[in-house]
Formats: sequence, structure tokens, C-alpha cells
Amino acid sequence: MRLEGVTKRYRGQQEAAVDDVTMEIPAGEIVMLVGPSGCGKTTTMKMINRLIEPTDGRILIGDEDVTHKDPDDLRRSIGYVIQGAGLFPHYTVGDNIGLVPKMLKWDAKRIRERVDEMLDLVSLDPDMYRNRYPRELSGGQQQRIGVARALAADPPVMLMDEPFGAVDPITRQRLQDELLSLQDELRKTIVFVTHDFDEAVKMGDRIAILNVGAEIVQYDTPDQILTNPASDFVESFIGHGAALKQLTLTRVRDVELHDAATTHEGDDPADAARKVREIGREHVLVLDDRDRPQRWLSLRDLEVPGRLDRVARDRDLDLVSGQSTLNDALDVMLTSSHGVVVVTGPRNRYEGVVRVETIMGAMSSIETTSAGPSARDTAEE
Ligand SMILES: Nc1ncnc2c1ncn2[C@@H]1O[C@H](COP(=O)(O)OP(=O)(O)OP(=O)(O)O)[C@@H](O)[C@H]1O
Repeated sequence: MRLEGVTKRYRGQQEAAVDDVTMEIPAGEIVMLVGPSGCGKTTTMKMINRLIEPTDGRILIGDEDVTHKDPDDLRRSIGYVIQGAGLFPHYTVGDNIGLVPKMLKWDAKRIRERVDEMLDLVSLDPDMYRNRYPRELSGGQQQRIGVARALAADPPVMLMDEPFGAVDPITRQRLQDELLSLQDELRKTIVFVTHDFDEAVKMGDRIAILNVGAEIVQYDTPDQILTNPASDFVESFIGHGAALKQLTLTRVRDVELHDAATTHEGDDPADAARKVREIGREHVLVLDDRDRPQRWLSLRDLEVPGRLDRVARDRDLDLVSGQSTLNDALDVMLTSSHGVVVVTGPRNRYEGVVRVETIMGAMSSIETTSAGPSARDTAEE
């Protein structure tokens, strides 16, 4: 996709909200638009699906100039996800997801199948959710349906306007991880607006840092932006603690996982306690019959006979996945009382734990490597 000299001048305003923006958005990549409030991120994005008409310039998707295409047709070929999901409250989940396919006149059977396929894709059980109404869902689930709806007609391009802005940080981290896993499979071209620089670093193949008038101050990979910020403005965006920010560049799947002491629901607590002591631990992670983590128990908890007979899932047990960043893992660690965070894989099966030492180690190795090139630069001057 390519924006060429795209400009938006709102009626009665001196300055253009978006002033002559040219940028190339590679197919199959996620491009993040970040910048201060009012700099023109949303206006830029909404010109792509012509919710806002450009005053000047043109937008090409593939080889097609979409600036003169029928806006309704255009919008059906571009997925759109907004903050709070924007589901139709009087439509069921199924009808919400099936909306665009219906407008595209798919037959009823194909729509039904597609709805279930989309629910599966966003990890919601079709039988349980297809007939619910949006108010009967949590914020995170609504947001998942928003993503499912945008993907239903399989558009090559997706626009996401602060899609995870309205959910709590842990849910946001989950939704981000899920979107990244989906993207591994789907390879959509995604333009994603966010206020959150960490989110930009985590989600973006590239980040465009914008200033007023949607002026592109830097457009590069997260890695490059963090190590070579183009200006003071960019640096102010990155803020303090670039080493901490670098944690956002490393994924849980890139570090070594450790084994926690584990036991299963239904096991004998005395046996479990013996095993925990043998390996010199004090806590054990209880898994259910499908290896899904339920809760941590201490050696003292295990003194109660039958303690493992039925183990309810601890609602505060926060999990991360391979897609999560070390920054996410650190967040979870800081809000839980354990020096480790539990990692799960497909179908939420237990895979291991990340230790606080691993994160500290990653931080110090980042500091050494990022100090390298700049030290050399100074020497050459
Ligand atoms: N419908 C409109 N009419 C007039 N001016 C508008 C309109 N929409 C946006 N603007 C102005 O255009 C500029 C860019 O707005 P835009 O919403 O694109 O910024 P943004 O970067 O998305 O901001 P935020 O991060 O606060 O959502 C702002 O100065 C805004 O006041």
C-alpha cells in the first residue's frame, strides 16, 4: 500500500491535519502510527478506507488507486477495528461477525461456517458464543469479536484504531499476543494507531512516529528507532529507560524457559510435597488434566490431605505466551508475588516459567550490545 502526497484540510482550518504524507506500507506487515494527541494519526488512517475523504493526494492498494473507488466497496475490502470493538448491541455475536459476508451476499451456509471458523480463530467456543449479545461478553471478548468481524471477509488490509485501548493491561497483553499469532498465519497488511509506544514496539514490523500535520519524523523498525532515534522528538517519545524498552523487543519464546515444580489435580499432596522438596522448591504449580495451569500451592498448603482433589483456577494467576515480550513478563511478575511467570503454549498448556534472573540477564546483555555501536561512533569522531 502506498500513500502519495496525502493531505487533509478540514473545513475552516488554517493548518492541514495531515500535510502531504507519503509512505509505503509493505504488504503483510504491521505498521504502527504513533505520535502526540491531535497529530493526525486517526485522520491518516481513516483516509485509507475513506471514512475521511482526502483533500489531495492518492492512496494505492496493490496497483489500484482507491481514492476514486466506490467507498462502500472499498470499506468492505478493508477490515476495521476500533477501540471498544464497536459491535452492534442488538445483533448477536454471529450476526456481528457475519455482517460483511452478508453484505457481500454470501449464502447463509457459508456465512454460518465462516462465523464459527472466526470464533475458533479468536479462541472463543462457537457453541457458547455465537448466539450471545455483545453486552453478555467481557471487554476482552468483545474486542476479540471486533477482530473476528474485521477478518470475516478475509480482507487483505486491516485498519486498527487503538483497538486495545479500552481493556485492562493484562487483557491487552493477551489480545496483543493473540493478534501476533494470528498475523503469523494470516500476513495481513495492518495499519495500527496507538498512543502506547510499548505497544508500537511490540506489535510493529515498522513504526511511523508522527508529529503535528502527520509529519513523519521517523519511519523504521522498532529496533532501529530504539537504537538510533532520529531526533530529540523521537527520543522524548521513547522516554527514559531505553534498556527497559528494549525488553519489549525480546519475546518470551527467545529466552530459555525453566521448569517449575508441577503436580496435577487429583494427585496425592504428600507425594507432591516430597517431589517439591527433592528439587529444593517451596511452591508447586497445579495443572489440570489438560496440563493447564490452575494455581500455585505452597508446601504448607500441601500438608492438607486431599488438597489436590479439586483445585479451582486462581483468577489472579497471570500467564504469558511465547509471543509476549519480556516487558509483559516483567509486568506480570511485578504484580504477582512470584519471582517467576508461567508460560503457556497452544490450548493454554503449561510450557515452563520465566525467572526474574532471565529478565535481568536479558536487560544487561541489551545494555552491553546497545552501548557497543555508539561507543564506536564516538571513537571515530
Ligand atoms: N472532523 C474534524 N473537523 C475538524 N477538525 C478535525 C476533525 N477531526 C480531527 N480534526 C483535527 O485534526 C487534527 C488531527 O486529528 P486526529 O484525530 O487525526 O489526530 P490523532 O493523532 O488521531 O489524535 P488522538 O491521538 O488525540 O486521537 C486535530 O487537530 C483535530 O482537532
